[in-house]
Amino acid sequence: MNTHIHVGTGPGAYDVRVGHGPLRELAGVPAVAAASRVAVLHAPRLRDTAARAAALFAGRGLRPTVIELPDGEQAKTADTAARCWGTLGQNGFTRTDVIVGIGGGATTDLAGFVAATWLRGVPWIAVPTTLLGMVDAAVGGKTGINTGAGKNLVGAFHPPSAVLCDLDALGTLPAADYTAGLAEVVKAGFIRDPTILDLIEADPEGARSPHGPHTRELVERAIRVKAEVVTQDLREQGPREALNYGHTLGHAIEKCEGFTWRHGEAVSVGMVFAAELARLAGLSDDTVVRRHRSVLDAVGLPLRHPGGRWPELLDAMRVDKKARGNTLRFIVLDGIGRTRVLADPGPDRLAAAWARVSG
Ligand SMILES: NC(=O)c1ccc[n+]([C@@H]2O[C@H](COP(=O)([O-])OP(=O)(O)OC[C@H]3O[C@@H](n4cnc5c(N)ncnc54)[C@H](O)[C@@H]3O)[C@@H](O)[C@H]2O)c1
Ligand SMILES: O=C(O)C(=O)C[C@@H](O)[C@H](O)[C@H](O)COP(=O)(O)O
Ligand SMILES: [Zn+2]
Repeated sequence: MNTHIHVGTGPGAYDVRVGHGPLRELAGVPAVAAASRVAVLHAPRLRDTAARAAALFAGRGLRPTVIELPDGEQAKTADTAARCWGTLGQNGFTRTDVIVGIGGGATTDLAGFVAATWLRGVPWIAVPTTLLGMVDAAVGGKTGINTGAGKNLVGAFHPPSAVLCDLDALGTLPAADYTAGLAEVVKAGFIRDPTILDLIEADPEGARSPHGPHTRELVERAIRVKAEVVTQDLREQGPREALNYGHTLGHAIEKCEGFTWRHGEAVSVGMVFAAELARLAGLSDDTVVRRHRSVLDAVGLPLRHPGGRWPELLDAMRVDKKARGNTLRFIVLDGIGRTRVLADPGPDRLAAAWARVSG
């Protein structure tokens, strides 16, 4: 049985379907009914799944175009988007035609961005195949690409028409990518749903496996957190900023390390940094910091950066989307399960928090 988790309200609302085999429902997504053409954008390792999706559409009388993207973060570039626009143009894609993104978060971010920009917006369907994609990236309509200046600096809010999460896909995911996805699951636990933390702490080994006893519950709980937040605040006017917990430093690490760190790994260090910052600002205590370190460490996520790049990282943090003018703004915890904004913590506190997570 697939679980349906509802996101949004009104005409733009959609379902996230979680279970075993929801890909079979692809051709039944309402947006497909009006389409004549469908473009299937996929990560290289998802070639077979993309071929199956294309066959499914062809069987319904649609004309499929399959576009293989570069792997992972390399897909999130203006060049890749331009290549996709070229193919859509050659194939006469109109506003009722549909784009499907199959792969991890990088793939669905790019596919969603192409859908947001082609003809100023066409429907798209996300088929996330990583843990991180299912619990976070494919849900909520943030789409985008990186630029030389940093992570996700060009993009659009463009919610999908449906999100299909086939838990069976997680079986082929490399362990390190599965673990990286757990960072966003843990994030959901700290910002809104502490039961997630309890489940992971009770059985960290189980949490590290796609076949663990609580895998499905963890996935669904994290999706529900995301769904509730983005339903409340799609365009990040306030509450949605909570989902950026750990990302201010996390994105800076990704940029400064030339995207050699996995997103989840960088966010893991970013969450410990945010917890240290909150403690130094008197908003939180040692127990909360210790809980960050213990739960992230228990699942094999990094707690530190090797160090030595602080000025560069600080500069990268200044283009964070939560910054306002010269003011850096961080999401910190206001107790477990609640968040608040810490604006302008000051250079000394920032350096002190960095010292606690580097070297
Ligand atoms: N839009 C959002 O709201 C949002 C939220 C969180 C993260 N993100 C973005 O998501 C990206 C990270 O996503 P990710 O962790 O999924 O990384 P990813 O997309 O780079 O995928 C990780 C690796 O797993 C491979 N892969 C994917 N599915 C597989 C499968 N089933 N079997 C085997 N290999 C598979 C990919 O090809 C890639 O090599 C970052 O760019 C991040 O910025 C976006
Ligand atoms: O959906 C959101 O909002 C998030 O912040 C979720 C994050 O996990 C995600 O990495 C997002 O892409 C970051 O957004 P950005 O606006 O900081 O680029
Ligand atoms: Zn993230």
